[in-house]
Amino acid sequence: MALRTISSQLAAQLDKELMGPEVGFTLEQLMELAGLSVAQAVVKEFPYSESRKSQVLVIAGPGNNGGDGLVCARHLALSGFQPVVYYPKRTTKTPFYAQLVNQLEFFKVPVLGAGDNWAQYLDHTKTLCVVDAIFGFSFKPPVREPFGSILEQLRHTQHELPIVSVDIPTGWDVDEGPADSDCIIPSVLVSLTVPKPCATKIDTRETHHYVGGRFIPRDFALKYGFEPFPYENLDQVLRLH
Ligand SMILES: NC(=O)C1=CN([C@@H]2O[C@H](COP(=O)(O)OP(=O)(O)OC[C@H]3O[C@@H](n4cnc5c(N)ncnc54)[C@H](OP(=O)(O)O)[C@@H]3O)[C@@H](O)[C@H]2O)[C@@H](O)CC1
Ligand SMILES: [K+]
Repeated sequence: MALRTISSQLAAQLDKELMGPEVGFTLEQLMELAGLSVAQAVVKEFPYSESRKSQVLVIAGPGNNGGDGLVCARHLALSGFQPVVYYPKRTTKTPFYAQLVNQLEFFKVPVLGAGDNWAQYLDHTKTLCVVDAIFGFSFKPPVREPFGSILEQLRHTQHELPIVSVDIPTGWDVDEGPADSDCIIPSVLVSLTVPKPCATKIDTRETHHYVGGRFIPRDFALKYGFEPFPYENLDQVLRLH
C-alpha cells in the first residue's frame, strides 16, 4: 500500500488547527506525546539491557523538533538509558524550553551547550545511537551554522553510530527528500502524526520507518486526506516498514 503523507504546508496547518481555539491542545501536551513516541521507537530498536551500552546522544535544534528531543531524552532516562543532550541554540521564545531543560537536570541528564565538547559522544563504542531532533517540518534549506558542521560530523559516523531522526531527517527537503548525496541517512525515521513526502524517499533496506505522535481522531485524519494508522493497544509508535 502507498505511504500516506501530507505536505509540509498541510502539516503546519494541521498543527495550527490542533492547537487552535476549537481543538485546544497545548504545545506542551503534543510535544510530550511526540517525545514519548520517539523514546518508544528507540526502545523498540535498541532495547535496554544492563549488560550493554546505553548512552544515547540527543541533538536538539532551536524549534519544536528540538523540544521533542528534550522530552525524548527525559523518557529515555526513565527507561534506564543514559541520554546526553547537545542543545547548541537555546530558544528563549517561551519559558517552556527552559522548563524542559530544568526537568532534564532534575533527571541528572547532562545538557551541553555551544562550546562544549559534544563530539566526544560520537563514539560508537560508548554510544548506542544519536537522536536527530535538529529540524522538523519548518526547515528551509540551506542549513545555517552551527548545524551544517554538526550534520557533517553525523555523516561521518552514521555507518557505525545509527541516527534516529525525529519527523524529518535533518537537512532533507521536507517535500522533496535528500537535497544531495551529502545528506544524513538515518537508520530510523519516526514520522509524527503522519509522514511528510520526504519519507517516500527513504530506502527501506537501510531505514526503519515508524509513525508516532498519536494524537488525532479518525475523522480529523480523514479531513486531512489520510487513513488513520492502526496502532496497537496503547503503543505510541507503529512500525510502517
Ligand atoms: N502536530 C505535530 O505533528 C507536532 C509536531 N511537533 C514537532 O514540531 C516540529 C516542527 O516544529 P517548528 O515548526 O518549530 O519547526 P522546526 O522544524 O523545529 O524548525 C524551526 C527552527 O529551525 C530554524 N531553521 C529553519 N531552517 C533553518 C536553516 N536552514 N538553518 C538553520 N536554522 C533553521 C528556525 O529558525 P528561524 O528560521 O526561525 O530563524 C527555527 O528556529 C515537527 O517537525 C515536530 O517535530 C511537536 O512538537 C508538536 C506536534
Ligand atoms: K529531525
